[in-house]
Amino acid sequence: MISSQQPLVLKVGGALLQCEMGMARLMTTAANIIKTGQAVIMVHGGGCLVDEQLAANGMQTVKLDGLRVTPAEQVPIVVGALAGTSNKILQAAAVKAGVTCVGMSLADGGIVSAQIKDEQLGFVGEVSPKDATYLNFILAQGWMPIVSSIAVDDLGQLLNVNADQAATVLAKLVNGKLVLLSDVSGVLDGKGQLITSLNKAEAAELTRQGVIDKGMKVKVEAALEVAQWLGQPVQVASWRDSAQLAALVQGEAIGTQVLPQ
Ligand SMILES: Nc1ncnc2c1ncn2[C@@H]1O[C@H](COP(=O)(O)OP(=O)(O)O)[C@@H](O)[C@H]1O
Ligand SMILES: CC(=O)N[C@@H](CCC(=O)OP(=O)(O)O)C(=O)O
Repeated sequence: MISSQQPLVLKVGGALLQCEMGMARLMTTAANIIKTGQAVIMVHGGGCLVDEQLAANGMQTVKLDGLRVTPAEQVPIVVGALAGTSNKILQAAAVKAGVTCVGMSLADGGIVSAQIKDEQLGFVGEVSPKDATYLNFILAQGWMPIVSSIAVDDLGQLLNVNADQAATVLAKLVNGKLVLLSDVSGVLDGKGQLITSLNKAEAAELTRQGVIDKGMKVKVEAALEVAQWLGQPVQVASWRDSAQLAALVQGEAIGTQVLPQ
């Protein structure tokens, strides 16, 4: 089924992989959205699984500004955890929910171009949109791509890309509506209350105050970038919240709306 609507780019954080019920609910949500004729691209993280795998191999987790420093010796573990285990666990949950899916990475079908982001971070990639042909082909079949954030640069080097940034690039590539689903109900204020809408200036101030921090800082920056690029809000919400997932099927706004201005 080919939809005339904007594809929905749904990014899920790695904590989802540790919650069987959360995965089942999310995949049922995706199945229901696809049934309405809306194309869905799922992009996933798996940071917590990478942490576990590094620890099991006696390696340290080091992050700079929310991004994992990825030295050469950690690349095989990171790739295995993200493009391997995480991707296939999600694929299995999708199949169980009746979703026909294609498990892939940023390296497939020439969809993005990638390069090393910053030497200080090691094998961490910065990606930009390249060619949507492969993704559009999958979507045109009514299938759901499940995309891990592993990329390959022109030199053939495997690169670790933050999954929020991966989702950003895919949303730009297909002109898609972006929803970032995490383990929190959205961006929270200093008192732990949900912020329903957030503009660039407000985000900068909350970041300066240290209220928006770590993974959420990367997420909000990614959301602001896409909101500005597409001229429409990006949603930050929770995969844990079944009411939010039900609203998502109805096409309603959920969580925090990160605004274009
Ligand atoms: N202001 C904030 N609102 C919500 N979460 C925040 C905030 N600042 C920091 N965080 C942290 O960011 C985390 C979400 O980012 P991250 O761990 O990267 O999620 P994911 O793996 O789902 O992408 C939350 O679990 C929380 O610990
Ligand atoms: C460069 C970088 O930081 N890559 C991330 C990729 C996974 C990710 O982003 O996972 P979540 O969405 O679960 O946080 C990492 O290695 O953890």
